[in-house]
Amino acid sequence: AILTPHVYWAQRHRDIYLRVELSDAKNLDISLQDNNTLLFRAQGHGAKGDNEYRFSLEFLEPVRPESTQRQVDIKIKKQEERWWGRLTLQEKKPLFLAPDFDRWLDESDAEMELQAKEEKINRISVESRVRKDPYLGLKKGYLFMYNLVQFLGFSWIFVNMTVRLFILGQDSFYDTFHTTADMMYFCQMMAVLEVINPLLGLVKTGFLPAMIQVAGRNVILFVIFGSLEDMQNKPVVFFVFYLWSTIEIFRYPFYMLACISTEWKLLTWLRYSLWIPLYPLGVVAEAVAVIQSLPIFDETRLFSLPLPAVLGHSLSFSFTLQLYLVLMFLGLFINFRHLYKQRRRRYRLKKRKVH
Ligand SMILES: CCCCCCCCCCCCC/C=C/C(=O)SCCNC(=O)CCNC(=O)[C@H](O)C(C)(C)COP(=O)(O)OP(=O)(O)OC[C@H]1O[C@@H](n2cnc3c(N)ncnc32)[C@H](O)[C@@H]1OP(=O)(O)O
Repeated sequence: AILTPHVYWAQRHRDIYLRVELSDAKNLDISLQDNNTLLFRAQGHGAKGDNEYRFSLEFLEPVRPESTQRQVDIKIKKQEERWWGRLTLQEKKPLFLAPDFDRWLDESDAEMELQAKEEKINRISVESRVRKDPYLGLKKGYLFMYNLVQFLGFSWIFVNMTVRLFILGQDSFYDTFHTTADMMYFCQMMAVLEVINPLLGLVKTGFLPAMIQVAGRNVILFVIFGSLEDMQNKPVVFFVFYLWSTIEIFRYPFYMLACISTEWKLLTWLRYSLWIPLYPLGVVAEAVAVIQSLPIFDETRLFSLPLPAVLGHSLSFSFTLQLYLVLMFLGLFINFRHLYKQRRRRYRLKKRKVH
């Protein structure tokens, strides 16, 4: 008599799993006939003791010749990736065959398992395509330190000016330059890195807005205040420095937190809102400084351009500055638009994340 072992089965959309209940299986002979019939023969310990056991299964649909088998766990590849209503072609289930409930999944669960597997594969392939930047830590460390130094510098200026304002009142307006210029020079020279950083791809800032910001401030600081002693004790210096440092004591800590992937809602709001009143006020204060410097440049002839005798002696630098005044309002327009877009992008993105 031919002895048949108990066989347990389960399926997925791609595979058929068969578990043959035989221990110490030896001389295994498993083959596939006509792409749909599995022939099994093995020596082993089954329900009827040590014997040779055999069975054959004619599958409902064709399967592929490649099958994997570990001990007597057999995995057979379906030719077409779909769900079968039953395992065998014959409707009546062979007596030795039973569902493998350890592996059993119904069609919808198997579909979900398949989707999860595909998603995992896609995720892994996307992750392996987006190569991790080996210098990311170094770049973040550098940006963090840069922002920290700027934050400390501008905080020092802001606190110094505020304390002096409280103690001396309006008198403090007149010596702002002498008490804070060295630190402002240092911070604004460092700020040149803000133009270099986007060029090196270290930050996503646009080159033009950064250039306008840094160049605009440096013209005021080094050319108007730095080179004209008569400008240094004017109250306008106080307003320019105070407006600059007010935004920076929020902007730099915001960047520092961004470097360590942290966010404080209030700080983000201040970074993306304070510029609305401060930027136009800052440009107006700078424009006042430029206008006040025009007669001084005319008088001192500093930076004047030598001209041929027929055209007069020289062209006063105040003409260049009048042109610069026009540029300032163009710069204000470009950066105001840039900051407005950044603000909208920030809050649109956040809203999307919430929903
Ligand atoms: C061609 C030259 C012509 C010259 C002509 C001159 C004309 C000049 C006229 C204008 C004069 C202006 C003078 C200035 C006056 C004042 O400042 S008044 C005071 C008020 N001022 C302000 O409010 C402006 C403050 N400045 C800025 O906001 C910037 O300098 C900016 C360049 C104008 C805009 O900043 P930007 O970086 O583009 O925006 P963010 O959204 O903050 O950053 C974008 C992303 O990049 C990340 N990032 C940027 N820098 C850093 C950094 N240092 N460290 C870490 N990360 C950084 C930031 O986190 C953002 O990332 P995401 O959030 O992931 O997008």
